[in-house]
Amino acid sequence: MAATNSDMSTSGYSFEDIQAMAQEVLKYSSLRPKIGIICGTGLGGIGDVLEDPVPVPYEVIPDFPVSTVKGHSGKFVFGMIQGKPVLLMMGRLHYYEGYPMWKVAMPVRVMKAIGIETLIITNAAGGLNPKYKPGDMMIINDHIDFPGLTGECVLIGKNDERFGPRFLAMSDAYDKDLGNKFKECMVQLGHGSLLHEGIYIMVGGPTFSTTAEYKVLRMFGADAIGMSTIPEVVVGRHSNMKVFGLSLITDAADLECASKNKLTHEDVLKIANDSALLLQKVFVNFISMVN
Ligand SMILES: O=P(O)(O)O[C@H]1O[C@H](CO)[C@@H](O)[C@H]1O
Ligand code: HPA
Repeated sequence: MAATNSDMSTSGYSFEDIQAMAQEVLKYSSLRPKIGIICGTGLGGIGDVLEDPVPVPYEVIPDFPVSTVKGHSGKFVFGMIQGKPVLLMMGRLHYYEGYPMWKVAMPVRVMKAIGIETLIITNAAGGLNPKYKPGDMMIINDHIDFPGLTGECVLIGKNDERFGPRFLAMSDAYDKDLGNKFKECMVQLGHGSLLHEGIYIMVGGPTFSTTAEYKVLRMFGADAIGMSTIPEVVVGRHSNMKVFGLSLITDAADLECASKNKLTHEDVLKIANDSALLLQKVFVNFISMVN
């Protein structure tokens, strides 16, 4: 049975709980994917490229949390891309939904138990780097775990070594080879000019940032800002998965306080939706290159 936040365990779910959830998901398909993709806000369109999709709604998995945010549908989907079996996670959990950090990233542990070795994580993010425009993409080459730095790291609590080590190096969090392959694929498709590489910072949300906050976070060296991803990256690395992270830039941070428009979740969804076809094309090529 799932423990409460006050147990402060790394996972809140025991190793056995996670294995049982994975076994439940595996009942729905004979595919045994090694590639997993987490779809960010509004990026579920990636799922449209799946051949023979088999959805597994979170509700059918005992003790699995529900996803409450518009743009996150709440299911795993098995399917094939370019002859390779993949598992999509459509319906990320966020800290601002009220879930403790260990629960936010728990689906990654289930993906590991299903057999996923390469984890591709996508998100919608605000551009802090003034060169970034809505519709651009950023390969995440490093991150700033702002909640982690202030005591809310996803690995805080008891550690079960069957999940991973107590102390985890994060200097090699993002797989360089996967980053290079993604770059190659964007250049091949003629979209190299949309692509950047940079640092993602996670904030707790759900408020978007003030101009003063954007300025401070930019001074820290962050290029893109969002409210997700880092707990999944940390748990992915704790589980010894190869990790690739991609941000779709959905809005440009107003560092000069010049815009009269207030940023909304609908703005984020619109840009994500406008980029859906391009992302589908890119992912088909990218997955064909991933081992
Ligand atoms: O990070 P993802 O889930 O892609 O979504 C981003 O977009 C939402 C805000 O519109 C927030 O959830 C933020 O984190
Ligand atoms: N800030 C935080 N999260 C976000 C943003 C942003 O500007 N855009 C999309 N997700």
